[in-house]
Amino acid sequence: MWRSTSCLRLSAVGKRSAPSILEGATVRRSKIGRYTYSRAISTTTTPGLIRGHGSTRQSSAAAALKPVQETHPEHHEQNSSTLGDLPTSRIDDRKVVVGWDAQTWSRYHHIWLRDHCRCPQCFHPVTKQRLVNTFEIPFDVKPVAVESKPEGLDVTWPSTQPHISFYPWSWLQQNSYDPPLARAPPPEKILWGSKILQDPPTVTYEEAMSEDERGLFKWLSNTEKFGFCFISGVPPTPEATEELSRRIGFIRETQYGTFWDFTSDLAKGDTAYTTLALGAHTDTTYYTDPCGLQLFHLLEHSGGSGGATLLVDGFYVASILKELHPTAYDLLARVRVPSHAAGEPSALYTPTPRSGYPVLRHSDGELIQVRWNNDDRSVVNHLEPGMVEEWYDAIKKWHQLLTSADSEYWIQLSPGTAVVVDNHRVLHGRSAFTGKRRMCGAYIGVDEYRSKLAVLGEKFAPDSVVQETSAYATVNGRSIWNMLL
Ligand SMILES: C[N+](C)(C)CCCC[C@H](N)C(=O)O
Ligand SMILES: O=C(O)CCC(=O)C(=O)O
Repeated sequence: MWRSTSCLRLSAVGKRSAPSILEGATVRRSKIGRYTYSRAISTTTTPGLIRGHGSTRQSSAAAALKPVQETHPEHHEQNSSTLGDLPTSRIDDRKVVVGWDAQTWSRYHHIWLRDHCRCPQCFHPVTKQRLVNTFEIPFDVKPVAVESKPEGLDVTWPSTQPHISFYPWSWLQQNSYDPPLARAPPPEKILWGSKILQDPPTVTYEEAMSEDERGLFKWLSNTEKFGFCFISGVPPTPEATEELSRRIGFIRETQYGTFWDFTSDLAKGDTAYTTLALGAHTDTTYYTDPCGLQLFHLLEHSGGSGGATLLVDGFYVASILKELHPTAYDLLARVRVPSHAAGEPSALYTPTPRSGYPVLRHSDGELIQVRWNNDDRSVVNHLEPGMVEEWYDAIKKWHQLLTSADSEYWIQLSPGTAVVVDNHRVLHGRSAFTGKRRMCGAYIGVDEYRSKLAVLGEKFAPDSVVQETSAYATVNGRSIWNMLL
């Protein structure tokens, strides 16, 4: 992986869009209880012809969640189905095989398909929770028929009342596991060094607070892409800053309080409440689940100097460490680092397990979290004796890269400009200062952050499956085929 001194772009893998399948559908709105849902009535449907899915309750609701399509008996073959240029489908001994084209096939275990049925009898359309009892599905369950329809695959299961499960083609394609097909690429991340100062991600307070949430989506999308984002034009009050923080989600309360407004008076037992310089670190490394976002807003700094804010892209620095010192990178990815917060008499935080977590946490080989605060690190007593010096060499290399001029982005915050930081990626710090300096802000949990981003994504950038199914599968404002379910 090569890098520039300014930004490194981890470009998104090219998306392969699944066939759009709702052109020409007529959408009819109806109600389930207090929820409005819409269903696509295919242009070929004979009005009033709603295929049952067993019980009356299920058939009307089930029909609401999928396009009503006139059955084509001539295509209703026992164990295979093909309709022109639609994907083919056939029943094998243990799996249903879908043919996307002459070279591309996916195989879905019968039990997997049955377990993932999303008809209202098997999957609650409002709560999006599984209703089918997975453990009552016979292990050797096998469809009696499959049918390739314009919108997706119909699978008929053996039961006293015909139970037909419907799966949109785009959903089957995105969830193909045998083999995995073109999955939506992860959100793009732009790694940066000190040159980000030329054009740092910023939104205005008006954008962030706008009623339609489009500006909020821009703010959080920037944060997801860069690991931080400034908010300009924020009224320099704790009240406005707290309201801004709560736009993202509820604030995470900690031993430092809920919304914090602090200065150098050791009001809390932490060096943040002093005038000392703080090296680049992530916060709450001593929690089993460190906070996701951290928002800072400098309200005042008078009668002194210093107190500049430091930001460092931990993913950028990790990419350099991996390139220049792969052995050190590997150690930081494996060795657990214990930590604690013990400055408040009423609190003594340590993570579970006590040995803590690696500095660089990965999932499926991808770096997903940086967790580093050398000041809060506890006794390292679990290293193999032969690894101790190697580990210190590794964290020294990490520290040297973290503190290099190429990595450090220093800014002097001022009242009116807040900054939100992804505490799982971007390290922050500050220079020592004199005078009276007042900073306020809040922590937001990582799940609250990701949830808000997901909800805004549904609204402003729905995934391809939601786009293609929302006309007939949206209940309570959410498609039952959302790829996050
Ligand atoms: C942000 N606020 C001033 C409230 C608390 C700062 C806590 C800093 C702590 N050493 C850590 O790294 O988690
Ligand atoms: O005072 C600052 O600018 C930042 C303090 C800090 O690093 C923290 O609160 O975690």
